[in-house]
Amino acid sequence: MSAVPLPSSSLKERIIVPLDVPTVEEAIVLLDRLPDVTFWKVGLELFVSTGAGILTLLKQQDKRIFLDLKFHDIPNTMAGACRAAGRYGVDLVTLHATAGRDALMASVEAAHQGAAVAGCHAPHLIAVTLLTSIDARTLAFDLKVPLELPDYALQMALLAKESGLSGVVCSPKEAQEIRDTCGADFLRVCPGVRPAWTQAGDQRRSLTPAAAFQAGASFLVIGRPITAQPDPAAAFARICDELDVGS
Ligand SMILES: O=c1ccn([C@@H]2O[C@H](COP(=O)(O)O)[C@@H](O)[C@H]2O)c(=O)[nH]1
Repeated sequence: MSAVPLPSSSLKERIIVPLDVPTVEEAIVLLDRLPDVTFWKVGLELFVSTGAGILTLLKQQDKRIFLDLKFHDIPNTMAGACRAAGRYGVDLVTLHATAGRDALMASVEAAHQGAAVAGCHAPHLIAVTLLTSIDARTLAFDLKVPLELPDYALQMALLAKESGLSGVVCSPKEAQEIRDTCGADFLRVCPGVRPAWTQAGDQRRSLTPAAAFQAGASFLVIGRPITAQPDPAAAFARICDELDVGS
């Protein structure tokens, strides 16, 4: 079965909120406090702590799911992980582009196989170009990558596109160039988004939500500016108001 269609109309539906908590109970608290959020991210902390049950719970609530486990391994292992992830019926799954062309291609094929066996839509596989916590200095001096950061992110996006992936995870700062080069249909899922009234924390390549959409982001991933606030629903509503879409 082909990949599940993703919403494209409302900006509010294109904000993905991460459930970056260690227990299902804490995840349920966030779900209850943010009933207007339609798209949730399950990442390493919650999945490793509690397993796949949270995915069933989210589906029971008709939520869209971004499974952000950022696979990075040899092709055979990546394919095995993506075959398994394909069976969950989630919307988005992440891999690292630096796993390389063979691993990325094997992952796409395997995710579709897994979905076919389970009788569900295949997930869109999207590749992390360069983590949004990495800045140009770290890329050059620690990771020893000789390309300029925007060019490196673009090369990773092109590799993902050539390998058959649906899109990338990228900083909103690189979204426009990736859209212009890879096409509007190639997804740009952007973490590292910070309203002007919040702290950057460990994010190094940030834009505000409005600037991120203007720059060409398909989806925004916004965590702590919402979930770490005393009133997460008010923070989500404020972000939606600032996008002029209401909450
Ligand atoms: O490059 C990346 C890839 C993934 N993330 C994830 O997005 C959220 C961001 O949360 P904030 O609290 O808004 O910083 C988090 O779950 C990361 O794992 C990313 O930040 N950068």
